[in-house]
Parts: sequence; C-alpha cells; structure tokens
Amino acid sequence: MAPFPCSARNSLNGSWPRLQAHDLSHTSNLHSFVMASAGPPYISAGKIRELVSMLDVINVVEKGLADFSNGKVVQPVRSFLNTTEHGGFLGVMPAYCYSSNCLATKVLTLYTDNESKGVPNIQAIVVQMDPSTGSVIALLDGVTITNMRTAAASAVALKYTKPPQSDLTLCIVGSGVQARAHAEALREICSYKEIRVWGRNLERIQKCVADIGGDAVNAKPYQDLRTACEGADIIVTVSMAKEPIVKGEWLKEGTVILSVGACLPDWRELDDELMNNSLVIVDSRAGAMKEAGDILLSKCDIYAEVGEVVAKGPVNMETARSHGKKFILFKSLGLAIEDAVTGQLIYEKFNQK
Ligand SMILES: NC(=O)C1=CN([C@@H]2O[C@H](COP(=O)(O)OP(=O)(O)OC[C@H]3O[C@@H](n4cnc5c(N)ncnc54)[C@H](O)[C@@H]3O)[C@@H](O)[C@H]2O)C=CC1
Ligand SMILES: O=C([O-])C1=[NH+]CCC1
Repeated sequence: MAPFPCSARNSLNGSWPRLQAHDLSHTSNLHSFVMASAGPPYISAGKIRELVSMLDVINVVEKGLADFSNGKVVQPVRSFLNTTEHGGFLGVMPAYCYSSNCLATKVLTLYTDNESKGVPNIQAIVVQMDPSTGSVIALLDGVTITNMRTAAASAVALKYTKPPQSDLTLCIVGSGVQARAHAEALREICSYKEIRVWGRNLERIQKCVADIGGDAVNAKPYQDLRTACEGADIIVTVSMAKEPIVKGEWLKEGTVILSVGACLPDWRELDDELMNNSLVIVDSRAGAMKEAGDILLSKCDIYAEVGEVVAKGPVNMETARSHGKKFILFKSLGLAIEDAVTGQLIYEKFNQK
C-alpha cells in the first residue's frame, strides 16, 4: 500500500498543495497537512508488481528505445563513481522524453559481493518528476524497475531478432536477480522446449530453476557452462563476471545472444571470437563506446541501436551473414529512458487506482 492517499495531491497538476495557517484549524485539515507534508508517494516493489505486468513494461520500453534512437530523448551517458575502498559504484541516470512526457532520474549502486552482507548487489531508487514544473511526483522502488525494464529491453531485442524455428532452447548464464526477470520476460516473446540455467553454485542454480517454474516451464540446472551453451538457440548472459566466460567456439551458427552483464569498460562476459563473429546491436552507441568492455576490448563493429531496429523492422541471420557474421548479439548496458518510461507508466497506473 502507498503510505498515503494520492488524493492528497492537486489532481490538476500532480503537485503537492501549499498550506495556509487556517488549513490547520480543524483536525481533518491537520490530517491533510500531515499527509501533504509527507511529500510525494513512495511506490514499493509489491505495489509496482500489482500495477504493471511484464508485458506492459515491454511495450513502454519498446517505444522508449525507438524514441531514444529517434532523437526524442534527452539523456547523457550515465555517470558512475567508484566507492574505491568498498569496491562499489554509484550511478546517476537522468532522462527526459517529450513524446512520453516523462522526466526522471535513477540513482543506483552496484556492488559485486553484497550477498555476504545480506543485501542485493544492485540497489536503486527512481525519482519521477512532472516535466512541466520539475516537481517530484513519486519515488519508486528502483530495484523492481531495474529488474523489469532490463529484462523488457532484452525481450524487445529478442522480438526483433528471434530465430525462426519454434521450440527453442534458452540458456541463462547466471542465477541471480536478472536470471529470474529474464526467464519471465523472454517467455513473453518465444516458447521454449528447454530453459537451461547455469551458475557457479548448484544450490543457487536449483533455487533459480525452482523460482522460474521448474519442470512446468522445462527449466533445468546446468553446472557446466560449455554444455549449457552448446546447441542453445538463445543465450542470455546475466552474470557479474569480469572476464570472458562464454566462448564463441561453443556456439552454433544462428545463436542469438542477449548480453546484459559486463557494464563497465574493463568488464567482460564474452570472448573476442564471439564478439567479432556477431552482428552487434546496442541499446546506445554512445553508452557502448564508453561502458561496454566486451565491445571496447574486442574492437568489434556496432551494426545498429535496438531503437533503430524497432523502427526499421526485424533483423535475421540473412542480414548477419551478409555482414560476414555467424551470430546476432544485443549488448544491453541499461538506459535511463527505460527507467523513466517504466516509472511514468507505474505512476499513471498508481493515480488511476
Ligand atoms: N544492462 C542492464 O540494463 C543491466 C545489467 N545488469 C547486469 O546484469 C548482471 C546480473 O545482475 P543481477 O542479476 O542483478 O546480479 P546478481 O548479483 O543477482 O546475480 C549475479 C550472478 O552472477 C554470478 N557471478 C558472480 N560473479 C561471477 C563470475 N565471476 N563469473 C560467473 N558468474 C558470476 C552470481 O553467482 C550470480 O548468479 C550484472 O553484471 C549487472 O551489472 C543489471 C541490471 C541492469
Ligand atoms: O542500467 C542499469 O540500471 C544498470 N546497468 C548495469 C547495472 C545497473
């Protein structure tokens, strides 16, 4: 539940009312004052999942990515700073889009070994603003938004690159938060005869397989990464690896790779052979040239932004082969516009309730 009713806001412009001294003369007005002075609503993880489905998020992210590549989004490449002594990062991700009428910023932290401390590796909050005034209209759980919109962006990429055959094998490399979100989102796009889950720890792989749906969705644990990747039609990499772990020589021609981890210039998940044999689609060219270790260090070419592909139509292996490539790869780094459009959708649904 929201901590206070949305009716405390000015229904015309969404801002918080200014209070006069006489407003406090009645208990009910005092109540309104307490409500209003508490500030904008906080929309929690549970509430977000009640308000929007994964399919809703896929749809707004698809439009957001197209708008981004079409010049309708104002968004700098995010800035990251290191908390060097603690091995983490703080990122700030602002975006404004006039066609979606949204203005927001996400603040996130990225740590790689928080598990021992009992907190997630990625934590975040999204601050949603009214573009016409700059007033903060809502604070939203940024972990849920990050999970949903990241998997939604991969689902959009898969929608436009999916292999033609039915009964596909999906391999998920990693068994954390994004592994679960991707299993949910990618099932909106294709059906799978097998969902393979690889991780470094059997107990965690089995937990992830069970959370995804186990036998009901044909999910199976894999402890050997090469075996998990061999013969897969779609591979999604969602690990915290900093060195290449997936090799091009393992993959069959025509594999679609959704590469979601390795979001820093010296981090890798994929080897040079895989990168150089792939038709590479990115979420943002500017972001990729600053942050994508797999692209920067392999020196591979970029074919297009995913928003351009959304505008022009699907890409298939014929296109890849005509560029001398064996695989199609989407390199996701995560864009502020994905958070902004998702936050706006959640805020609008919150106000309709
Ligand atoms: N592109 C985007 O928009 C986003 C990308 N990410 C990235 O996705 C990846 C996964 O994120 P979460 O699932 O939230 O993290 P998580 O911490 O929940 O899961 C990470 C997984 O990677 C495994 N792992 C850790 N170190 C590894 C190593 N050296 N080699 C192989 N596996 C290793 C862990 O055991 C775990 O299964 C991260 O790299 C994160 O930065 C996360 C959010 C958004
Ligand atoms: O876009 C995003 O939120 C993130 N990208 C990598 C870590 C988190």
